[in-house]
Amino acid sequence: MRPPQRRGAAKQTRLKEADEIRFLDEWIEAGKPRPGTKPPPPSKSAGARPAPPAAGEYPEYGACTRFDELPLSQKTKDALRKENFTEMSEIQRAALPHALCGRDVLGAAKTGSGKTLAFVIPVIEKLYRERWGPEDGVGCIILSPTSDLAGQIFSVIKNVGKYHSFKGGVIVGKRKGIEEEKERVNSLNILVCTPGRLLQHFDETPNFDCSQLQMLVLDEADQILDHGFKRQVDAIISQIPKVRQTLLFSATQTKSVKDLARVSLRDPEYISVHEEARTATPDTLEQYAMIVPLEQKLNMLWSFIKRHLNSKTIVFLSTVKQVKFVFEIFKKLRPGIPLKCMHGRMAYVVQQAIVADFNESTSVLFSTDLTSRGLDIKNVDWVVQVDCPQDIDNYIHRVGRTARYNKKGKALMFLCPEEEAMLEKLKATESKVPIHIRKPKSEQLEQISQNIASVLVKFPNLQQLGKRAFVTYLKSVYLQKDKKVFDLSRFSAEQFAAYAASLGLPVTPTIRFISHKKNVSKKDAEDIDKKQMKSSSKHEVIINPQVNSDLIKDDEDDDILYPKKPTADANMDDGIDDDVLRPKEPTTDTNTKPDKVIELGKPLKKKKLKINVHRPMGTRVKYDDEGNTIPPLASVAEELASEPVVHKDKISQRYAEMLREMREHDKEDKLEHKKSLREKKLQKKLKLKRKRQEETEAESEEDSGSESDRGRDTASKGKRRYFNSDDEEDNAVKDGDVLAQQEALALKLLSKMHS
Ligand SMILES: Nc1ncnc2c1ncn2[C@@H]1O[C@H](COP(=O)(O)OP(=O)(O)OP(=O)(O)O)[C@@H](O)[C@H]1O
Repeated sequence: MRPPQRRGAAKQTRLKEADEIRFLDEWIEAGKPRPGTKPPPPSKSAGARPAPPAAGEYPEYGACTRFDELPLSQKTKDALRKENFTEMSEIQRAALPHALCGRDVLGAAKTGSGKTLAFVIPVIEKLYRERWGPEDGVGCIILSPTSDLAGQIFSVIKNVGKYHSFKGGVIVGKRKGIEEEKERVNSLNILVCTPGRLLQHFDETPNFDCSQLQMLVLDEADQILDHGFKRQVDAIISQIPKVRQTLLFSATQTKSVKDLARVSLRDPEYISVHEEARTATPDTLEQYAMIVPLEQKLNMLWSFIKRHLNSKTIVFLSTVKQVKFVFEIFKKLRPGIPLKCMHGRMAYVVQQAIVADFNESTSVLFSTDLTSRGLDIKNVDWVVQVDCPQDIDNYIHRVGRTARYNKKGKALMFLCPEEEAMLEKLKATESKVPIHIRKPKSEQLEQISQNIASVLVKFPNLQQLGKRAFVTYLKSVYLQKDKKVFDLSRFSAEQFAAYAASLGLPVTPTIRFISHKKNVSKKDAEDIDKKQMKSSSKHEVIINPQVNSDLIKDDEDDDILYPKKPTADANMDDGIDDDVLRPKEPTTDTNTKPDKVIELGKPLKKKKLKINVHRPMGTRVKYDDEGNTIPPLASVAEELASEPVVHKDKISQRYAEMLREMREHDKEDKLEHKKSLREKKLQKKLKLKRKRQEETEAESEEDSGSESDRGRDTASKGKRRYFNSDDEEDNAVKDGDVLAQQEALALKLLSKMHS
């Protein structure tokens, strides 16, 4: 038993909290902004610390400029002050008042403008006002596209919610430790997770229960709603309560009404604070582009790093292999500044350690697009995009890693002359990207290809990595959807050879999806030999789109921008899915084919699958109408010529049907199982709740607690979707009736059978 003194103190705290919650609820309701309203520009007197509202006073909070003017719990206000958050940013001023009074919000604001707090505060406050306790289970889910971002959001929750008593957790990373996680997951109140990992719990954790969910948040909403996560997100949405508050935030918001309909927003507030702004990127960001031939990119990068030894820089490359290769090579060449690298093939803990380290040090971080969204790293001076971003949004997110929250920053992008269309896109008025062209200074360009080649001689394993870097880069360009920008047929074979040489490779690696014109003159062939370009022509590069599907299937470790279909565990293991921004699936649509297809492969003949009906086919036995055994597939076989043939599409159709049926049964079974577990759990919770409530009431009575308090307590609980005792009695009566009816029916049947 608790000592009387401590019990008394706990009781006091509970009563104080009940009073505060009542006051906050009344204030939020009385002072809420009208739907669709924006806050006015801050007044001159803004910034001064306001006096707390007197009892019975509920000031409007739609125009506040400081966190302590909002109807927030004291615990949250104390934590915000401790973290030095006093003045709200524009997105916070606009979104918090609406989110606090329970409205759905679709928020867009520039990178680094403080969107995280705009959803973390409402989450914490909602659960506090609902008096969420450990036995209430999952109250809020925050979805993030990558593990790192999830970790970062979770650390903001930890800071802002440090005086509250909820339990939160990040669900990311590999399947290792999944069994422990399954046991723990139901006791967590706030889950921050990647969609794939959350879905894994819905699928595999028997008692995983989100039936009481109050809030769903999508950070980087446009990416999460993009079709890369479509299957997972749809599956998640179908398994959580429809009545909930939903918040969507991103710097580049989705414009698709269909996408928004998928998350069933209810009268959402569309908040786009920088819509009217002159630029889509932070005002404090200087942006430059440089036209650099493919084979000069590495020299240019090296020269840049050597000239910025006191700058903290993030370098974006397209593929994991490139990141690894450039990091390893530059490390060996020692530029004079610490180097780091990060990509989705690293374990989550390693990624976290690298981010923490990079946060504190002046160094160069080579990264894939894993870090392009949301990552909040302190004082980054430069963002260098060695490889062209896949689209404008990707550019905006990448450069947004610098110039965060009113700090200054610079961004530089290398573009091959063949990719100049991207520059035009960025410079178009509607893109709102103020980018300036910088001419490369040849006198400042250090040539390092020879040095790289020497390193490769010394470290042959790096040569292999170099080859993979070469191939995966070309593949990534090939698989990009925007063929106005990304078109390999604009490059000549010499350029590829020169690019390979710039990576220190003695021979140009063979690229299966690129072949070269055969009719090469003798003189040309000699030239080519000199350049060690085996089987390549002088100018033309031939892209064979037939290999596209093979290309996607094979080379599983290439880690490039695969337009792969996400699978259930697509980003469970933090592999490719968390690694990159996947381009749109290549379709057979003519617009998406490479513009300049010079040679097409032979059209594939429709394959017919031949089967030998006499071969033993496993243990399954099938019978014909006469009762003779037949091999299973023969039932779908068709006599063609003299041999029995099975149409491949018939088989796949049949298997697809079987699969669908199996899935349906599986789904029903799971639902049934979940339902029974949930019912059991609810009964347990109810019992616990009732006990707690009785205790509080007894304490309040002892202490002459007022009636209104008690009334309010039950009213507040009534908001949750637990069954109340009347419902239970009702159900019990109904169940009793049904049982009696069933018994009577069974007796009737039995007597009929025996008569
Ligand atoms: N009101 C505030 N006062 C001071 N600093 C703030 C405030 N709000 C946010 N910040 C700081 O601004 C930085 C950027 O915030 P945050 O990461 O939330 O930006 P974001 O809008 O989510 O960016 P991105 O679009 O890149 O994800 C963080 O370091 C955060 O601590």
